Amino acid sequence: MNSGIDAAVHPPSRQSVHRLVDGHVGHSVVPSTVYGRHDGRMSDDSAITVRGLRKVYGKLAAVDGVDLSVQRGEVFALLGPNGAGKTTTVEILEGYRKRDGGDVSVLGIDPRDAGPDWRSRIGIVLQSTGEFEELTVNEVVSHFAHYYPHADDPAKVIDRVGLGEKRTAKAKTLSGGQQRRLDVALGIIGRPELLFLDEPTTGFDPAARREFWDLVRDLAAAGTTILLTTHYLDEAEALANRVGVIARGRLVEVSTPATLGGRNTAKATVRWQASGRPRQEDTDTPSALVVDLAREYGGEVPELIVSRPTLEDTYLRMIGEDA
Ligand SMILES: Nc1ncnc2c1ncn2[C@@H]1O[C@H](COP(=O)(O)OP(=O)(O)OP(=O)(O)O)[C@@H](O)[C@H]1O
Repeated sequence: MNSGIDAAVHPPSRQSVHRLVDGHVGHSVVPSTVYGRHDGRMSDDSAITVRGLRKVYGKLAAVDGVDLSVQRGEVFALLGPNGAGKTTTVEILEGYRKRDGGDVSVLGIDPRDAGPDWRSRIGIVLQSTGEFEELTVNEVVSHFAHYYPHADDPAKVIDRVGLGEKRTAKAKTLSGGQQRRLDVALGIIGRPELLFLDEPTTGFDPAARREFWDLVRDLAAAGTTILLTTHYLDEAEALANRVGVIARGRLVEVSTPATLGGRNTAKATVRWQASGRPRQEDTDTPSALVVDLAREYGGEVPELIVSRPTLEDTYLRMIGEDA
């Protein structure tokens, strides 16, 4: 932990939100008085624009020509297997990694040239922090509030992430899921216009995940643009307006969760029981098949299920094809 809690005021860094590496954030830089809204400096509706992004490590092209556009107010989920290039891409967008090629604009500014003003307009929730052990939840969140020119009320943010009963508990006593909530609180205390969420619900119990999803929906409804990486396909489906699948450093497809990989036009599978045995048929006309079956059975079809490929089915097929 950085012992200097009263050290100069800075926005958090990517590698450790507690390592104070960036410049001082003044209190007159961003006139964003509306929660989650921008200050009008952008000339278009794009929060993130990426063209031909490349990042090379030795012989490995970790990011190999990615084009991407995220609209203001959109929740965009970046999906992909381990090592696909998601974190590399996101860290370049956050201004914490250098690129080897391509053009990047985030909130109208190239992150390579961005300073503390720009940094105070974005929020980052890292995969894990786990520092500030001796401080209470309230102390940690209040401390971070000082980093930002238009910070939210710490007490309100603590309630929003569901840590109201833990506000006087030391960070070191929090459970894994509660620690994650604290990370989220630190990501949103600055009222970011653009929020980066890196696998935000890892370690959450099912109820906590649903609560977190509600929080993300609230933030999005208030106008916050959100770029999410997740390995949970149900999370992407629940939250994202659009998803982008990245594999081997390339963007394989960008679409809505409902239409990814032609999911919406895929055949339906009808399953039922016939003479105690499972039957199934793939069809383009499931309604007609169900009507026929209902006629055949003179009413209810035993154990009838009609399903389409899930987002996970579609994603795994796409990733499999890529491999
Ligand atoms: N600093 C680095 N030096 C060398 N190679 C790196 C470095 N950082 C990432 N890589 C490589 O670049 C590729 C992309 O990594 P990245 O962390 O972006 O993947 P990811 O999609 O975020 O994966 P995960 O889902 O596991 O977090 C991987 O093959 C990784 O090993």
